[in-house]
Amino acid sequence: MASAPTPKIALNGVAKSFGSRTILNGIDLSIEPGESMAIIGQSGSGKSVTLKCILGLVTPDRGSILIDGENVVGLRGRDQERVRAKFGMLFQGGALFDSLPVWRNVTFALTRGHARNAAEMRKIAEENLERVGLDNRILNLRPSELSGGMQKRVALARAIAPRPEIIFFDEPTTGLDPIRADVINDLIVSLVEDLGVTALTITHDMASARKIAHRVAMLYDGRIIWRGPRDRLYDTGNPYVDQFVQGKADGPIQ
Ligand SMILES: Nc1ncnc2c1ncn2[C@@H]1O[C@H](COP(=O)(O)OP(=O)(O)OP(=O)(O)O)[C@@H](O)[C@H]1O
Repeated sequence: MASAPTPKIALNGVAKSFGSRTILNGIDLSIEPGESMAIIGQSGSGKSVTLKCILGLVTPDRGSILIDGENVVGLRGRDQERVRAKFGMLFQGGALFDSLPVWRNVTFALTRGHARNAAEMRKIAEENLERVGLDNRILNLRPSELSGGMQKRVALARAIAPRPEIIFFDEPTTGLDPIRADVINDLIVSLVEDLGVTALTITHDMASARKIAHRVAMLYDGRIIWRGPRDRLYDTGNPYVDQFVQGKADGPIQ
């Protein structure tokens, strides 16, 4: 019998408290290579803390986080850098540097701020901007000269430029109107497919979660209370998920 492939990301019993407040109380979640997973949940439910644990920015109190089967909890220095080189990140709000032109923003992770062959970097920026539907006329502009939707695309181009194995999307549609949000969702879907990356998105935008992700997991009260294919999201039979995805004030979540 063929053995199951090693998950790209696996969280086992991840727990984290800040002082006396327990935020994560045993998160179990497994994401397969090439899979796109979305974590949904209320504001303050711990989606960002989960992401920060995976990124190594927050150290869990208990549990393990495996990337390609390697426990990354507590890694430091070169080992941590090696693992982080697998990651790309689309930050909420884009987090572009306005002091730098678009092309330097896109190639930032490649140069790590050091001077590198500018012509080569501009070419890489151009290729990645093209992938997100932007042309080279914006290469020399500052991010503040672009619309919100274009800034998101530039941030996407920056996230994919180093060809990461795993991309994290933190609220990718925040601040965009529903039409522009849908354009970004479509782009994310095609990038994930074309580049064959594993994707983890945290969001409270249900339209985004349903479009971007193959599977969705809901975080509530420090645990994953439901996970399943996106088509089941509105048919889970779980009153907590029902209330959340339908945005109802009445229900078990108060
Ligand atoms: N470093 C920290 N120190 C203390 N408390 C923290 C810290 N980081 C996060 N928290 C708390 O953990 C809880 C979960 O925060 P988190 O940002 O993960 O929520 P979230 O689900 O991402 O919410 P949102 O959708 O609003 O971004 C919050 O109550 C927050 O105040």
